[in-house]
Amino acid sequence: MWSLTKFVASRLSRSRRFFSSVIPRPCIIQKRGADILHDPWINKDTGFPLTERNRLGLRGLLPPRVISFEQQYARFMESYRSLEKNTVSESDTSHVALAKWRILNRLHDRNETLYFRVLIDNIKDFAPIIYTPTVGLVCQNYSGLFRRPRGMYFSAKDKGEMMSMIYNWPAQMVDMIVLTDGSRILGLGDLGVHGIGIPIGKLDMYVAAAGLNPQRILPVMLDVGTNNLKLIEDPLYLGLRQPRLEGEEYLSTIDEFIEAVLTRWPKAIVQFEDFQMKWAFETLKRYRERFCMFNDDIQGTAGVALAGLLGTVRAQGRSLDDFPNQKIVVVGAGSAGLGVLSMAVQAVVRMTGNAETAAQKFFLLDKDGLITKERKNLDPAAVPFAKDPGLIAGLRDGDSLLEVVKKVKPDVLLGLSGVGGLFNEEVLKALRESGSNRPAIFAMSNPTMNAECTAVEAFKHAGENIVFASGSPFENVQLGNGKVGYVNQANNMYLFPGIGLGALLSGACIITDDMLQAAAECLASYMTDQDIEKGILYPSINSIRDITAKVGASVVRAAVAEEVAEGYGKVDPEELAYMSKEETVEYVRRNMWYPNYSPLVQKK
Ligand SMILES: NC(=O)c1ccc[n+]([C@@H]2O[C@H](COP(=O)([O-])OP(=O)(O)OC[C@H]3O[C@@H](n4cnc5c(N)ncnc54)[C@H](O)[C@@H]3O)[C@@H](O)[C@H]2O)c1
Ligand SMILES: O=C(O)C[C@H](O)C(=O)O
Ligand SMILES: [Mg+2]
Repeated sequence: MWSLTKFVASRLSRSRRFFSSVIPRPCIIQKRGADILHDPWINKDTGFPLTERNRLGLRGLLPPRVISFEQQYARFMESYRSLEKNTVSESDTSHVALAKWRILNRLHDRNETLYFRVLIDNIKDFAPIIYTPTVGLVCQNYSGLFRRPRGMYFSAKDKGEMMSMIYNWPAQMVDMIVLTDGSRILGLGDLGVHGIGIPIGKLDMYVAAAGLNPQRILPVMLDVGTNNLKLIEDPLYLGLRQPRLEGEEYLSTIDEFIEAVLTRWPKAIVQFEDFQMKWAFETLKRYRERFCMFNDDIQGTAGVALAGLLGTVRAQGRSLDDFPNQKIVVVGAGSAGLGVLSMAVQAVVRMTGNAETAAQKFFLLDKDGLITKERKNLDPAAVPFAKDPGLIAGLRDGDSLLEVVKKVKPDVLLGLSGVGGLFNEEVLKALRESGSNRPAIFAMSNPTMNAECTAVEAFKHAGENIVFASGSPFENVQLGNGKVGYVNQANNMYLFPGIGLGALLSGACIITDDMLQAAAECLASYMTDQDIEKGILYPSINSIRDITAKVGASVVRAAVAEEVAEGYGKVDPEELAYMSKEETVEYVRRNMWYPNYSPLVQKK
């Protein structure tokens, strides 16, 4: 039916699209002269046109020749490629990865526009450097690598001061915050303040994948101490040298930080990242109904894993309705493992309408082996997945992974344990004998050394017919005779940017389960049958912007449907509600920032 409001809304969006693509928006600045050259947000290096050099007091502070953005880009890439060429034969891969990180980081600290352009246009090469796995190495070596601070640091010593500290951040607006307390950095444990590398890496991915404006993002480290004795004793450690705050003291510190953030930026979205399990669950419960936040390790990971599990059913040539019959063994009963199982159970309930039997085919192990109802001191979050020992003949509490695989004969083995090599030759061979027509292995722990197995090991021992995914990137495996074993990267990077972007552009007041489910379903349906048949469950990272636009749009639509959308900028919830699916994707795309030099205008 024709509607005037709908007509006006679509005209409005069209005119906005026209202007946003043609005229680069000016950037209003207060700085002048050398201060501009030292501010990576606005610096253009040798790219300042002569008119700007005159207007902004830059004349004489730069060599006379103006170099174009494209030339600057080419020059950077040439020096990066020559580093790559010169280190190709080096056996110390960590050393090479850190050298690559340094060259990118130096560019970031000088000129963010150029940095994000090279990142976006070379995302497949650079994601493993600025994000997982190299970001893990960066955190481990942070005190030595530290040159310039990025983001903000709040510590236990700042209690009572956070409200005023938040105003020290130079940007007027912040849309997205990634917050960590450094207590569980990837599978590397408690890295204290050095865990700041993770929020930085996640937000770089936000800019690259979701097109967030880098001037409106904020990585935050909440340093409440560390229980890592090696760090406390290290004279170069950059954080508080005290044990972690616990209990009420801990929670009141986080409360104070959140209050400060929401006072200055009431609509900012906060992504909780790499918190140890007890605080990951506790803070999610505490805050999720109060403001727009999510926990990436619990909720982002769950959606990516669910999309992969649904893809696996398709790859087995079965109908999606068969998902509830998949026997899935999850190794690791932490924030990620429990998050994945909870979402998988919700999916089964939706398909079968039966909540009672929904977890029947899911098996959960922790460091003490299989979790059954006989387990003492069971974490309440794991209770729904504790098995009845009588369910399968011989199944006992504490059974080892090998025993479980032999007894259960699973279709899927999914690792979120943080323990490298846990899926050893025996386990993988036992999986091969499971009788599943196409067993799947998800070695999701990060970084690379912590993956439960490598891609080569998986294809070698579990068979060439498997589906394989890992949290950190591995190369595809050449199986001989021209056959390829496809490697998927099951990493929450496929979802968190879209969840955050969708929440932002809908102006969601909270992030609901339906929004997360919509994100997972969008990712699950992204792949064609032909790709899935080959064992390709997730798209190439080269299309991360396209995926994120679509995931973001599904999140916007779910937020509208659930009536938690309050609108964004001049776009109110009614206008969002009138958008078709395609128009919502277009709206999301239009709002993605892309790095180009903007004209700088000095505020008088
Ligand atoms: N790929 C992704 O997108 C993604 C997302 C989140 C987390 N992760 C990775 O998952 C891992 C775990 O994260 P988390 O937040 O759940 O950590 P966590 O500390 O909350 O949980 C770890 C779990 O593994 C169990 N475990 C330890 N040793 C084990 C063993 N030998 N056998 C079986 N279980 C064992 C522990 O008992 C615990 O239940 C980390 O390496 C992290 O990097 C990956
Ligand atoms: O950081 C990643 O690569 C994924 C995930 O959030 C993790 O904690 O491992
Ligand atoms: Mg994480």
